[in-house]
Amino acid sequence: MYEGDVASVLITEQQISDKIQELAKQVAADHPARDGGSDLLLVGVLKGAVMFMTDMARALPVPVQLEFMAVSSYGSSTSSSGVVRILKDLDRDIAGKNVVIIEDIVDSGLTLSWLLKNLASRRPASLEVCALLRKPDAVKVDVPVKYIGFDIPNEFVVGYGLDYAERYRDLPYIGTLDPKVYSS
Ligand SMILES: O=P(O)(O)OC[C@H]1O[C@H](OP(=O)(O)OP(=O)(O)O)[C@H](O)[C@@H]1O
Ligand code: HPA
Ligand SMILES: [Mg+2]
Repeated sequence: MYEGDVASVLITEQQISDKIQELAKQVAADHPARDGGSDLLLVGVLKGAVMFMTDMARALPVPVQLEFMAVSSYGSSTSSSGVVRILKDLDRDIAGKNVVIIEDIVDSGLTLSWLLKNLASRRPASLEVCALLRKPDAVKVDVPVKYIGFDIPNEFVVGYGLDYAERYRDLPYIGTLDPKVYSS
C-alpha cells in the first residue's frame, strides 16, 4: 500500500498495540469501575484520533462512553495554521463527567491547548488528555498531557489516523513520507 511513498516506519503496528494496552491500564487505574459502571467519557478528536479512539475504547477494562469532536487546523499543510475550527461539536453536555480527550498527536500543542480551554468551560468533573504521539521539539504551547504514548522526532508523520492531505490515514503503522510526496 502506498508503495514508494513511505520513507521509514517509525512505530510498528505491534508497538502501537502494546502501548495501547499500557495506556489503557493507566487510564483504568485512575478511573475504576463503580457498581459495574463508570462515568468515564472519552472525547475523540476527529479525524486523526479515530483509530486510537476505537482501539483505546476496546482495550479499556472499564465501561466507557464515546463522544467525538472534529476540529481542524492543518488542512492540506504540514504545519499548523494556529486557527482551530470546530467542524463538529460534541452531541451532549459533559458537565459533571470525567472526560479524557483522546488525541493522536501533540505537535505545536495549539489544537489541544484550544480544546482544553473550550472543554474546561463546559464544567466537566475532570479533564485529562491521552495522546498517542508527542513531538517535544515542536511544542509551542505547553499542554498538560497525563497519558502519553511515544515522544517522536520533529518530523511530519502519517498513518494510524494521521494524514497528509487526507491520505495515509489507513496505514496500520506510523511512518515518515518520502520528500517526493510533498513536491508532487
Ligand atoms: O499540536 P498541533 O500542532 O495543533 O497538531 C495536532 C493536531 O493536528 C492534527 O489535526 P488536523 O488539523 O490535521 O485534522 P485531522 O485530525 O482531521 O487530520 C492532529 O490530528 C491533531 O489534532
Ligand atoms: O506530523 C503530523 N502528521 C500528520 N498530522 C499532523 N498534525 C500535526 N502534526 C502532524
Ligand atoms: Mg490532519
